[in-house]
Amino acid sequence: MLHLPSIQACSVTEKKHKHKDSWSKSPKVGESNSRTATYKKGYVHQERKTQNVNLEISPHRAVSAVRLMRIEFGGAFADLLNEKGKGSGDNEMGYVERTLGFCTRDLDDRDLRLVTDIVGGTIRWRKYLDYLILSLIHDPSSFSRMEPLLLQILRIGFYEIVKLEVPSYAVVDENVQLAKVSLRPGAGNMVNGILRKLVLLKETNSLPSPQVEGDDRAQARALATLHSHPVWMVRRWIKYLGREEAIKLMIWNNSDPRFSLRANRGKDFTRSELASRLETLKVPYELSPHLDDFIRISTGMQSIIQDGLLKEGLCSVQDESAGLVVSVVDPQPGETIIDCCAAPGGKTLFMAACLEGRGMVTALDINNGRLRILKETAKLQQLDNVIATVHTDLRTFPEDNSVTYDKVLLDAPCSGLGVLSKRADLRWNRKSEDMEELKSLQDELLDAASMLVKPGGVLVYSTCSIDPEENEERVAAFLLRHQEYSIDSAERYISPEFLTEQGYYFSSPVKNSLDGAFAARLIRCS
Ligand SMILES: C[S@@+](CC[C@H](N)C(=O)[O-])C[C@H]1O[C@@H](n2cnc3c(N)ncnc32)[C@H](O)[C@@H]1O
Repeated sequence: MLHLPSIQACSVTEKKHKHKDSWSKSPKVGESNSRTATYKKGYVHQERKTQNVNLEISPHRAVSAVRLMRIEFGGAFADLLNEKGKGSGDNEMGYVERTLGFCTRDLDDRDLRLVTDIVGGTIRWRKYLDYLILSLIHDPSSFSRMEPLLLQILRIGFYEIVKLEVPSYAVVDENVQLAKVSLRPGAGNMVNGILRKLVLLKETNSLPSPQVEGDDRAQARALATLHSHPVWMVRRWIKYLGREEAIKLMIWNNSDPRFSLRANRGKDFTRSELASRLETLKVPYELSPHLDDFIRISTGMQSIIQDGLLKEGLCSVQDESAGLVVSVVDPQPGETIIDCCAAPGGKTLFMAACLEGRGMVTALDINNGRLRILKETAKLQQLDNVIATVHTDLRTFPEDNSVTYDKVLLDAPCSGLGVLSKRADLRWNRKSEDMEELKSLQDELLDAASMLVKPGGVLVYSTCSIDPEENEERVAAFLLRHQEYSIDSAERYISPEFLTEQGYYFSSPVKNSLDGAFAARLIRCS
């Protein structure tokens, strides 16, 4: 083990007092503490000068703990640190230093991969991990009062032991150290006791497990804990998919996300050129069987980023399920297309690349920041000659605009219930009450988008949701309100495995091993 330089040991002692003040009080999210703020300002300043790098604690665990705090508390994390000031924590290492009281060495590729695995997994498994922690602590009532940082350290340790199967001695040792140094020795002792208990239960195959029994509600609650999802989602999926499919869906959501890349035709970069670059980088890949420009990868994203493929605009990260929505639109050279909820631009850019320099995609969005990203990417990918942007609210846009388009894509704001494997925290942020609000927004947006279609033109309504209330039900309600529209089956544009009985496109995570997505192709008759 490496020895701490004396200057660091000194800083650590100093920090112990600081964290007694800040974290051990379990400040509530949003609560501020001016005493901590004053102290921290001086402390951070002093630390920066002394380069307080702690070499004893694995950097990936320290960074993971802080990233988990940021994700769980969102903007309120800055409040916890009392950092409302400009630029206070825009650099992750700055956050690490302010939260833990020490710096880590720079992360290498392996560390970055471990941070991604630990953070993603710990968030996904949060409900299950908390169930285990709660079952193992002496006084269960202390769980709700537990210091936020201590809880994150325990969750990391539990996740590593139960799901990652990292050798237990390393997990116990390192997380105990992290708790000791970033909080106080007593916190380290607590982590030691509880992690050792967990290791023993794991080794004897006697981990506590919620029993799936009782009435429907009780069973949904147990399944929600076992597969770490909110109860309302489990109940909804059991209702729409049945219990077995709901379980398969949760297993998919908890699995490592798979990614695909789209070679950018806008820069004359072909899929085979992309494949050669991946071979050079030794990144394993598979050609998409559904889309000519797409390649699947399961690892190697870090190498791809470092190689500059994304920065040079030669390819984009895009799920095939999103690419298939563009197939349903079927953009052709010379057409005018409006993408009504366009930012950050995944589908706009793919549609623009299909135009081969002739025609125009108008990218409209209410969010100017996201629209700016779209514009920059369009330039990078050399597609800005066929993309125009409009910053406005779609709901009022048709009032002042008489232009109509050959094709209109409405990729509506939705629950995102089809992309939970990639968006690890979304399941905890989404509430059942959101569904009603989203449905009425989707109806309003569909009405507005429908006014932008030329007679004989095409309207495509899409979501990244698997929920029938956001998909088929919205289209059915729209068709009742708009007799001038009828369904144009997507069968000519996608393979039969994605075609629903009603002629819509639907990708199912369980059936197709892609993100969940939906699209309906509608024709304006008059
Ligand atoms: C699902 S995202 C679109 C993703 C995008 N199509 C892509 O492939 O990258 C939904 C978008 O709708 C936008 N949005 C929400 N309400 C809107 C409104 N009233 N008018 C215009 N855009 C809106 C959001 O800002 C968000 O960028």
